[in-house]
Amino acid sequence: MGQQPNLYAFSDTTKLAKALRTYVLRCQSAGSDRHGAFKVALSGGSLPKTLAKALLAPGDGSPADRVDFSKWEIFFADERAVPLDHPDSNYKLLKDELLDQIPTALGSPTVHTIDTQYMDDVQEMADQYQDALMKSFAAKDSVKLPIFDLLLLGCGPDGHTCSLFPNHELLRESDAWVAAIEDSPKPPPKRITLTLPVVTHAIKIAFVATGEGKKDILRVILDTEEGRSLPCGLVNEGGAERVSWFTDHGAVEGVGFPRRGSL
Ligand SMILES: O=C(O)[C@H](O)[C@@H](O)[C@H](O)[C@H](O)COP(=O)(O)O
Repeated sequence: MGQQPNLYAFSDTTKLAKALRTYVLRCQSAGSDRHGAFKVALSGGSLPKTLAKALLAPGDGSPADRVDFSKWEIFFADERAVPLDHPDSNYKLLKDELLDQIPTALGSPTVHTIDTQYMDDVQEMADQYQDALMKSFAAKDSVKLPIFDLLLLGCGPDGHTCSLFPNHELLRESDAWVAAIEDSPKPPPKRITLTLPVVTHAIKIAFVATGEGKKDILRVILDTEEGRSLPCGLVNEGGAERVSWFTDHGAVEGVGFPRRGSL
């Protein structure tokens, strides 16, 4: 048996969002202490909505509960090769759900979008995005891989995460930080994604998966040997120190994997 992640299951998304807030703000504080910034990468899908619910809720006023977006440097764990105002854009999704709703008092984050002038050349787009990561990380982490303070990821019905799909050759990419994919089984087909080594090097990784639609794949990922080789399963090898799943009761119905009571 390899490493096992933490599994949290909440009765509703409000409780999940509250716990996610606590978790993210602990990571914000650790990142600030570590290098004066909070470097985070986010997926698309349902995640931005849940994140907005977590972060835009009124806090309890304590210093530990203070969202300070001025410290945030946001990258996309994966992004679709579409204009930034296109309905398929993960940036647009994040902008609509979160960025445009941030009250001035919480500061404003730095957001790294894809360079849309390379729309017709996804490999070039991936290379440009990797350059942006290198600029951001190289000064402080002279290592072979960027070390994000936090990755906030979704989980697809086939066990994909970011735009890393089961049995896809991209799972074997070991050099690039950011890769291009032109045959994504989930539309749209052209995307860029963080590669598996970058994902697994993050200090903390949180999956957010809610609703009954996730229960079949969560059972496979968490309860079966087969699930360990799916993209989400490969990330889970980071173990409890690194990887946590934020789910609701619908998503873990029938899942035997042990749940943790509190953060
Ligand atoms: O751009 C994308 O397609 C996403 O980044 C993708 O990896 C997503 O996170 C999962 O498909 C889960 O999506 P849901 O949360 O909507 O189920």
